[in-house]
Amino acid sequence: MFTKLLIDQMDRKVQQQQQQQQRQLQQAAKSQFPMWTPSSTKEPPAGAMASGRTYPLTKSSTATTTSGAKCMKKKKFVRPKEETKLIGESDDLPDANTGRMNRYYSAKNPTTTGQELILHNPIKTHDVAENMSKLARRNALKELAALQSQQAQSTDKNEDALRELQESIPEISKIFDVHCRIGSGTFSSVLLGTLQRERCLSETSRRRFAIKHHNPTNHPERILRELECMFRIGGVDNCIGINCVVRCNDNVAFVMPYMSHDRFHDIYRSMGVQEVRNYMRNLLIALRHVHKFSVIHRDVKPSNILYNRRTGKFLLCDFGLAQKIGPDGSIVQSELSNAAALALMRDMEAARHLMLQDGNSAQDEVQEYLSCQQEQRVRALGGGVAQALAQAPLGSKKDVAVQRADTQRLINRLRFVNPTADPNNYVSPTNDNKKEVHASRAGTPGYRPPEVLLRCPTQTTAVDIWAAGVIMLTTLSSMHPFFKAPNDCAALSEIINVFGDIQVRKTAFMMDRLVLLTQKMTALDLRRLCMRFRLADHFISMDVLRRHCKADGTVEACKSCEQATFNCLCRHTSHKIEKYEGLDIFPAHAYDLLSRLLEVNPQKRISADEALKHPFFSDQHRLVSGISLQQQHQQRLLQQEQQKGPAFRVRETLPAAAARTLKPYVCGAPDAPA
Ligand SMILES: Nc1ncnc2c1ncn2[C@@H]1O[C@H](COP(=O)(O)OP(=O)(O)OP(=O)(O)O)[C@@H](O)[C@H]1O
Repeated sequence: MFTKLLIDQMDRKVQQQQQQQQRQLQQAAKSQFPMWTPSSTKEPPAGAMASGRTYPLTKSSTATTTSGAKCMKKKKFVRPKEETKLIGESDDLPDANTGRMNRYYSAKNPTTTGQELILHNPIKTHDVAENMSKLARRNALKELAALQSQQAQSTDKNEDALRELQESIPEISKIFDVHCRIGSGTFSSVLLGTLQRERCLSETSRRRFAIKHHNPTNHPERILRELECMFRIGGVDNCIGINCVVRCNDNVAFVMPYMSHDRFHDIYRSMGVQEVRNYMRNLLIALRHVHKFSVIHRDVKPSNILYNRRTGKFLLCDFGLAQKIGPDGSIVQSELSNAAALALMRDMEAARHLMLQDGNSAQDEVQEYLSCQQEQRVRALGGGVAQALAQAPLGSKKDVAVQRADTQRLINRLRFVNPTADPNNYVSPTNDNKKEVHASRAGTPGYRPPEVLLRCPTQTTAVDIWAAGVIMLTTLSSMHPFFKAPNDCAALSEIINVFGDIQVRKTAFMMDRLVLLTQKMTALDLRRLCMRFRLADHFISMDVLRRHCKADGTVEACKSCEQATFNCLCRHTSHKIEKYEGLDIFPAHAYDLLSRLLEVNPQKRISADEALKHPFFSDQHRLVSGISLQQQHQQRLLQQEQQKGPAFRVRETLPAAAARTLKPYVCGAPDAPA
């Protein structure tokens, strides 16, 4: 069905292209060889109607003026050096009266030069159009073939995953109808299943489950830890729970409630203030819950967050890298003891009667699923592109090129890594006498915090908070992924490029680490950085550029951030910067929270519980349209003054948290809005 739609669409496209090309070619031909019509003021050129005469062409062979096809077969035509003259008639241009196609040839006057018929712009529209349509058709077929092979590949993977699950855990196919693969990661494949005993129910009434089939290479300890987290922590406060576990020899499958969700990749650009607020609130609720158990999730990233923007449902999943923190704040490395494992199994057995009872309300889910499928189909048929084009601001090609180059310069600055840096040896302990302790690196590149990149052995739940900050940074800047370094050294460089070298050096020093840096980096202003990416077209619009350029047309650039001085992104800038008042949809509080989540020093980083009390989440700080941000900010400051400032509760009493010395955050003193 989808393929047919695609072919139909391609055929239509090809037809449209053909018609357009035909029109363009006719117009071009007309403009060069205006048609003579009885009403035309121009007389038909002398000899234009002289048909049937034969002239030798350059490079041999003969052509008659009436035989356009023959003429077009010539490979090379020589442009006339002398004035050209219309001498022929052909069937390529439509006659105004008859509608027949005519063609006028331009050639050296055969009477003067004698021998040559030289075609000037030999346009034979139907041949060219035919060629173009062939080309378009060929391209369309290529596209289709690529799509089909992609589909075939994914079908292969789908079938492989289904077969593997059925072969390795045959019990699964006795309990579930397994439909398709819905996701896969480094450690598992996730498949969609429904209960066989619910076959009698209508499709919409059947409950759906996500069956996570662990790769047999996955360490049993890891699987057991994940199971423990899902069983003991999951099921409440936006954390995914577990319905049952099926094991057969080395193979383990977790059965969880299925939740249809939006791909972060598809939505992060269009998330407004309220949606970002809800998303972050839900994420922090999940993290607060996980952290209460002295557990670090360690893999907080958008693909491990199931979020449905239509229903607002939110689930944090994948506890595969979760780690427990011991009473002294160190990470518990030891394997789950036999007693603990047995206790877990006993508890799970005791809760057996509860399993498979909940699950999701299938009715809602199926509706969502269907509408989701529909949206995806529209997207596949170019709906997304059309929408993107419709949203794209208009500008000349040159403007767009300048803007792109400027943005690319900024991205290059963010991604900058000193070429002399040794990726395996970029940080060293300040005290060589101390015995080196193992530091966990578990996590996804781009979401690892400075303490992990600095190889600090004492890591806390603050690791997850940093990752949440990176997600918020992505939504506020509309840039995904924001950090995308290939290794830890480059990842630390990216952090230094945004937060400055001093912050990172201080934190490293506090952790008895020395970062080897050869270059200073100034910290950037998070708000202006996010705005610069999100509102790139505005920041470097030609209007603004013209206003600030010098007499010779050049624009001065800031030496630190390498941006035009009026767009300087440095946190402490001495340049006169362009104000972008009222442009930003996000309130100053959003950036204040962002800076606290992305605090380089883990000891000063905000906790999930504290973050949830941040003013960004209180409704009184909603944006009021029609009033400038600065005015709103001043009004809020006034209100806070009157209320004598909000009372902050003490941080949650986690063992690891006890060691932290947090500076209390005061919401009333964020940077003034740009
Ligand atoms: N309950 C669920 N409902 C719907 N989809 C799910 C569910 N659980 C997982 N998925 C999908 O499967 C994907 C992979 O799941 P998960 O992250 O648990 O596997 P993983 O092997 O640990 O992946 P990774 O290596 O990327 O961390 C998710 O990104 C999600 O799209």
